[in-house]
Amino acid sequence: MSPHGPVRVHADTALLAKAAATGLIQRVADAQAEFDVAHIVLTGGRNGNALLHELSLTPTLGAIDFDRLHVWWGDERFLPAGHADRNETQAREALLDTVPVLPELVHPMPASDGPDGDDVEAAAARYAAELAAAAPAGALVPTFTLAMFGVGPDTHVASLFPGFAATEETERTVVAVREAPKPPPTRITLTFPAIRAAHEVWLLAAGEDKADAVAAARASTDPTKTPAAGAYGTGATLWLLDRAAAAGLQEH
Ligand SMILES: O=C(O)[C@H](O)[C@@H](O)[C@H](O)[C@H](O)COP(=O)(O)O
Repeated sequence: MSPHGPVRVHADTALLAKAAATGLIQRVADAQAEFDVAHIVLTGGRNGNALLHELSLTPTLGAIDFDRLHVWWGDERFLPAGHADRNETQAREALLDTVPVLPELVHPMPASDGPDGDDVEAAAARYAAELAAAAPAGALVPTFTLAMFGVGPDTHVASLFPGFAATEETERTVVAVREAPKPPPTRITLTFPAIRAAHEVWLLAAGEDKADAVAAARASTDPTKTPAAGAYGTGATLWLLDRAAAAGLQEH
C-alpha cells in the first residue's frame, strides 16, 4: 500500500473537522455492520480534538453503537491520570464524556501514576499486552477500523519523531519515547507495525505551519526521516488537509 494516499482539501479547519467527523461515523457504522465490533485509534493534538468535538455535535453520531466500539490511542503524554495535557483527558472532554461509551471498551495508555508508576517502558509493554489481548488470532493488535494521526510541523505522527529509534521499531507495537521535541518529553506511542495493522489511516493537518511537513512527507518514503510517510493502512490512507496545509503540494 502506498504511503501517499489521496488528499482531501477543505476550505478551513472547521470544515475539515466536520467532514472528518461525518467520514468517521460512516466508517464505524460500516465496520459494525460487517464485523459487529469496530476499533478506532484517536490522536492527540488540535485537529484530533477538533474532530472529536465536532463528532459530539454531529446528529448522525447515533449511527455508532457505542456498546460495540473500542477506543484506543496512537500516543500519550506520560503524565498523571487526569492531567490536562494527557490526550485521554482532552478526548474525554471533547467527546467521550458526552457519549455512552462502555468504560471497558475505552483503552487509555497508562498514566505516570498508574500500575507501573514512572516506569514508562513497563507502561508501554502493558499497553502492548492490552492490544494483544484484543487482537485476532495470530495478530498483535486489533484490526483497527480507522487510525487517525495529526501531523506535526516536523512530520511526526503519534510520538514518532524524525530520527528517533522508535521510527525504526519492527517488532514491538508500543514503545516509550524520551526527550521528545514536543513537550512533554516522555511519551508512549504506537509503532509503525501497529499503525500499519489499521484498515484505514487518516493523516490530519491544518494551518500554514504544516504545509512544508505535508509536502515533505508526501514526497518521501523514509519513515525515519519523515514519519508521516510511514503511516499507512492496509486498505486506505487518506490525507485530510485544509487549504493552508495543502499549499505546498503541486497536486493541489
Ligand atoms: O500527543 C500529541 O501531541 C499528538 O498525538 C501529536 O502527534 C499531534 O497529533 C501532532 O503533534 C499534531 O498536533 P496538532 O494537530 O495540534 O498540530
